[in-house]
Amino acid sequence: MCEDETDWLSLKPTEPSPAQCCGSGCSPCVFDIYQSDLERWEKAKELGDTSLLSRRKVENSGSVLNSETFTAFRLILVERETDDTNRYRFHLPNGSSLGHMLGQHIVFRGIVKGLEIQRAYTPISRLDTRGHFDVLIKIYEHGLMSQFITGWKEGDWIECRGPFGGFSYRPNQYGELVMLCSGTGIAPMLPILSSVTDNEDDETFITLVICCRTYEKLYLKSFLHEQARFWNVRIFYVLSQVNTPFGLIYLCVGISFH
Ligand SMILES: Cc1cc2nc3c(=O)[nH]c(=O)nc-3n(C[C@H](O)[C@H](O)[C@H](O)COP(=O)(O)OP(=O)(O)OC[C@H]3O[C@@H](n4cnc5c(N)ncnc54)[C@H](O)[C@@H]3O)c2cc1C
Repeated sequence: MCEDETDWLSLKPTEPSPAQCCGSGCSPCVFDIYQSDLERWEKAKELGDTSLLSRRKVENSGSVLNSETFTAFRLILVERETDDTNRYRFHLPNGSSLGHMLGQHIVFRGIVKGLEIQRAYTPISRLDTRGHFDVLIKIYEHGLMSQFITGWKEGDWIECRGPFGGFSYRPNQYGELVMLCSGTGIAPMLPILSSVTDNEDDETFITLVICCRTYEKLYLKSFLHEQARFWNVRIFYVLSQVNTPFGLIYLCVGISFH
């Protein structure tokens, strides 16, 4: 029960700072959520009924992914992928799956020096993976969220919301998919690739071109080598810092030939 104006002001939603927006066009965005929270607060204040505010106070813990509220997921594994990139595995309760679609991303929330930050990341595990989901994250030396992620350790509870993004794909919708990526930009490609190769009725031809500085810096090579054994998959590595007699740019022509 709010006695006076000061009580109501203490419950008023705080407008997000620009750092809280990950800038990837999420729907709803943090600013949309703020706007609807503000409208709910104004209505509750007008009617003098604080129970109308209760929904925004709910914060799930370890249950289902939600695009409006943050859910905490337990980090169960951190695996080094390259010198600056790790693969993080989060537990999903009761053998559930994350419930995202191909190409969709989620948004993690972190606090650095008192500042709340939100950034987008793309799950790389197959859509039907149960009991956990994985993300591949590159740590930037001066990156804000990177400083928060550097401190993650197994057993921590990390908050995220989502899924976001509207890429749509149906088996055999296209004759061929050509996917171009660099660095962690490979993340959304991986579930798409698996969804085609896991489905023997999907005869889509896939050409995946991965740009990277060196062979050592390429991510998930053993998974990619496995995928390249499928008749309908070609993978090309374009390496920009490999010395060859022809100069620094070297096109490593795939893992498989068709
Ligand atoms: C839809 C979507 C999906 C994504 N999926 C993934 C994913 O799966 N995996 C992944 O790793 N990333 C992904 N990203 C990128 C991710 O959201 C972040 O942008 C990334 O992690 C960097 O965030 P940050 O806060 O650490 O860096 P920021 O603070 O945003 O900084 C970005 C860059 O600026 C540099 N920088 C920052 N401050 C300084 C400074 N003071 N001086 C010099 N340089 C500086 C940083 O080193 C870095 O290079 C995705 C982005 C989008 C939009």
